[in-house]
Order: sequence, then structure tokens, then C-alpha cells
Amino acid sequence: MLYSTVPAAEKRARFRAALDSGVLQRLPGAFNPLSARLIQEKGFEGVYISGAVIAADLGLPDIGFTTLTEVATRGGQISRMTDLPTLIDADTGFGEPMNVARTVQELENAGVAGLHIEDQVNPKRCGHLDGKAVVDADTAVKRIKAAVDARRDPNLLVMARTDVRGVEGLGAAIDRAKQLVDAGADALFPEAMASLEEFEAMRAAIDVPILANMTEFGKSELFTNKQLADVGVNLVIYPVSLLRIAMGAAERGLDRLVDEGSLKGEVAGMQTRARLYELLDYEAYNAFDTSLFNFDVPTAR
Ligand SMILES: C[C@](O)(C(=O)O)[C@H](CC(=O)O)C(=O)O
Ligand SMILES: [Mg+2]
Repeated sequence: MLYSTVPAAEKRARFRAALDSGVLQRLPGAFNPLSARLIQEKGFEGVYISGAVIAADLGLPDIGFTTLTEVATRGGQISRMTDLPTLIDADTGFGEPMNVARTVQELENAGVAGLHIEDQVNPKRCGHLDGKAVVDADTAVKRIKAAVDARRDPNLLVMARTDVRGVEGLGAAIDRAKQLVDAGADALFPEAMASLEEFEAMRAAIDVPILANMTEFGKSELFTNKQLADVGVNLVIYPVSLLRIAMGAAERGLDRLVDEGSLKGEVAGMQTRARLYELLDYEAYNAFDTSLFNFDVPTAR
């Protein structure tokens, strides 16, 4: 009830240990706090908090409109709903290296287990689109150094994301990755990798955990967990997938309502009231007041 009782420091320590375990960590993106509970219940190892989803949720394109306050607030709302570690998208760090330092402290306060900072210029864009641009190595390194120096919990995972692959190719991306790891990055997010061989080459070049971004409609094929584990990938994110699934279902439902004048035909595919209450742990709130859950809930699933 109310929810996670696991302190952020403990989640971070567990995340570090899990990344060392050799087991692929699967992090679906929570599109709201409630979906983070679903992710935990289904047995995933962590929860991703996507910048693209936070922006889309606000009806904005993912080009750097969201503020640190909005992202940290959402990070806190989602992190408090799960015992799992959360990894949050800190975009370019919301400004200059000095701003990156503040970003890290605010996200740390929000209770996330890790965050990633990317080397795109502002305004940034989705890493799987053409026409993006990256900052020079010196600026990218400064962002990571500022992040590492600013954290107060040494277990807060500072992940460097490089977008160089889509701009200058794999060789340049590997060079950039090495510089970011030398700057103190605990893990690496090589964006828009084109093949398993590219992940393999990145794996051979650096010795920190590597993330694969299995975003749909992007530059990477949707590899299986086994394919990714076999080439030495340590974490995989499905950043926007649950939002896409939910919005797809919402659109189909609305079309049916227009066509049929009722949602009767949709009910079988809906989450039931019973299941929603189960996820909310509704019954547990009787601990405060036993009159709260004194009714029958239809159990049909
Ligand atoms: C991972 C990502 O940064 C995100 O914000 O979720 C996006 C995802 C997407 O737009 O598909 C990205 O730049 O890859
Ligand atoms: Mg993003």
C-alpha cells in the first residue's frame, strides 16, 4: 500500500549488483505510475522512464520542451510505485554541465536508481530520427564528469548515451564511448545501433554495462532478449512500447464507440475493475478504515 517501501539507496545497490550478475536486465517503459506496478508484477528487472513518453503524455514532441521539474516529478511518481530500480532519461541534462549537476541531484532526490545523459546538441530529437547533431567530445565529457561529481549516492548509476552512431558511424561512436567511460560513466547507451554485430563491436571496446534500445519504428531491428544477451548486452529498454500499446487500444476503442454507439464489444479486452483494484492494492487500505473495501467486486478477468 502507498507504495514501495524499498529505500532508493537499496534499489540503487540492487541495480548495481544486477548489472554485474551477467543476467540481461529488461526495463519496459512505464507510461504512468500504475503501469510501473504492472511491470513489477510481471517479473521484469527494472522500469524505464522515457523522455519521449513524458513529452508525448504532455502532448509535446520530444525536442527538449520538457523541464527538469516535470521530468523529476514524473520520475518520483513512477519510482515510488515500484520496488524495482528505475532508469530515467535525462536527455542532454537540461543545459550546460553546471545544469547537469543540478539535474543529477534533483533526479537523485526523486528516487531513481540511474539516469542517462546524451551527447546531442540542443534542441535534441529522438535518437532514431535522421538529422540529429552531436556536441564535441569535450562538451560530452564535461556533461558526464559533472554528473558523476554531483551525485551524493555513489551507487546512483550515471549512464552516458552517445548518439554518434547515427551521425558519424560506428567507429566514431566507439571512440566517443571510450571517452565517456574514461570520464566516469558507469554504463553506456549506444543509440541507434544497426545490427547485433555493432553491439558486439561496442561490447568488445568498453568494459561497462551496455544498453540496447528496442524502440519500435526506429533504426534497430527488434532483437530478442536471447540475441541481445548473446552479444553481451546488459540492459534492454522498451521505452515507448506500453504507451504505443495503450494508445493503439484507446484508438481502436474510440473507433468502435463511433461505429457501434457503445463500448460493449470492447469490454472483454479491458482491464477489469477487479484487476485494477488488485493493482492498486485497494483492499490493503482497510488498514486505515475497514469500511473502505466492504463491497463485492466482479471478478471476471
Ligand atoms: C529512448 C528515448 O530517448 C526515449 O525518450 O524514450 C527515445 C525513444 C524513441 O523516441 O523511440 C529515443 O531517442 O530513442
Ligand atoms: Mg529520450
